[in-house]
Amino acid sequence: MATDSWARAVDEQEAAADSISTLQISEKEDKPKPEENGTGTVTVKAEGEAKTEDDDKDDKAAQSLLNKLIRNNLVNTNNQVEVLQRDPNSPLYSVKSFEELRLKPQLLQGVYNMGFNRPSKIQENALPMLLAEPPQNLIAQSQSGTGKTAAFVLAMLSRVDPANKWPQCLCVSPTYELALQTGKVIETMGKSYPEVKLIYGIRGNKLDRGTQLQEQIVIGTPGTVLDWCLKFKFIDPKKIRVFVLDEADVMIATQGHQDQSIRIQRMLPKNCQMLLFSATFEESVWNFAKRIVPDPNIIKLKREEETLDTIKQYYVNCNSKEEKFHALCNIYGAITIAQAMIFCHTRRTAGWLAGELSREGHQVALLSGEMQVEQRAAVIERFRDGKEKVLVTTNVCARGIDVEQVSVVINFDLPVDKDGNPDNETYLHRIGRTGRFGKRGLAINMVDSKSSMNIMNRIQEHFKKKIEKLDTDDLDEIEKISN
Ligand SMILES: Nc1ncnc2c1ncn2[C@@H]1O[C@H](COP(=O)(O)OP(=O)(O)OP(=O)(O)O)[C@@H](O)[C@H]1O
Repeated sequence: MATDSWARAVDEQEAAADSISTLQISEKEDKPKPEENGTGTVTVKAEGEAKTEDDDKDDKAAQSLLNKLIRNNLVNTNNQVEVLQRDPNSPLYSVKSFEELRLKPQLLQGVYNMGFNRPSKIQENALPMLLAEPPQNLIAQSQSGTGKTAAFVLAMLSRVDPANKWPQCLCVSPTYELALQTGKVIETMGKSYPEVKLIYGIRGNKLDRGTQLQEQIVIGTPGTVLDWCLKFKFIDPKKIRVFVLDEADVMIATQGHQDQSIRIQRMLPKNCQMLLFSATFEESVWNFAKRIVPDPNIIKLKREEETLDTIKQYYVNCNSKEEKFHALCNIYGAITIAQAMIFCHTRRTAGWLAGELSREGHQVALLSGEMQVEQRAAVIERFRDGKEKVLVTTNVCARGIDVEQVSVVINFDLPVDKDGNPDNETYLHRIGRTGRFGKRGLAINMVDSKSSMNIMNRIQEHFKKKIEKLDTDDLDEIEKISN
């Protein structure tokens, strides 16, 4: 058996090596520096600051951006929206069409420009609240891709008075890149409403002192927006009618952003409509939300649960990574695999495996943490379009990214947490399917040591689902698993 701690030893080596390799990734000259450290740093790490696998997993801002870059339509959900009204006695409105909202014609045209036919599940309830008179505050939580951005963009555009040439809507996002993405939605949705102008409050967008902004909508990151209000007085916060805090769960991952957001909020008038959006709603997000949004209506949409019910799970017993590779080749030799995702514990293994597989003639894509987020999105897009048949990766693309047509998932290394315990959640994310796809899938776990066998057993116990042994030297047996 291989030594139990090989993966962690490689990790340590790799962390040291990475501090050198990340230095070679330089920022583009024309790109403003992301704010602060932590979530602000989407693609670039400072000198000497090694990017580890944990960064990959925890870099919520990058994950969120990746999701936005590769998503091209709405995430469907069958779950019911939960609505908690500030005033439980007021009637609850919900709309089934955009026409019912009596939007300005330019905005209805904007909705059509976006290609929307009908409100998404969360929009059905959120839009009447967002557009109500007098304005109401809202905290809304639903997973990424369910239509939150489109909803608050529509609300901002509806509230703006284009005759007034000063900022009236303020939207803060956790990073420069995320602010740009939301800005793009505002630009597209507002295409038929050219009187409304938008400005990006992001570092790198330097304005002359004494500038009075004419744009009605400001979208930016908390630090710059705070400076624009407080230090430079480009924005008069008392004239803001709508304040949006987007991606609250990503925002709070940086302490500085939380405080800056609260300081911005404190400067706004009492009658300003306060809106907060988040993909998840753990205790810390909720505590922050309550400080940002007084007297809120609350809308929650439960995320679609992933399940292992439609997945056939197997494990293969090996002694080394070379043996695992050999087993993989046998599997490929015996069954037709349309598209597979293969997960490795370290970038080094992923790189090695991708090399070996392409030498065997496979069309392989490699996705790894040191890539810039746009490069990662491009790799996933190519894979999704079927240009490559195998995607070898570390954890970076496991979370939240659905590549629907993948029929086989291979854990070349089983997922473990920092302490070397089984990471059940990641296992489920890699292999599980939501009700949306419902297709049957095949998962193969490669075991190469006592400890990985132990991990596998604990995962099996956790999910109470048997993981069958597969003998990869028996081609007939392999063939059977694809039936
Ligand atoms: N009513 C709708 N009909 C069709 N498509 C929609 C609708 N609303 C939003 N979309 C599209 O669905 C995708 C996800 O929407 P949106 O970005 O608003 O979701 P989100 O919940 O804000 O997710 P994220 O925070 O990841 O951006 C986008 O491509 C958007 O253009």
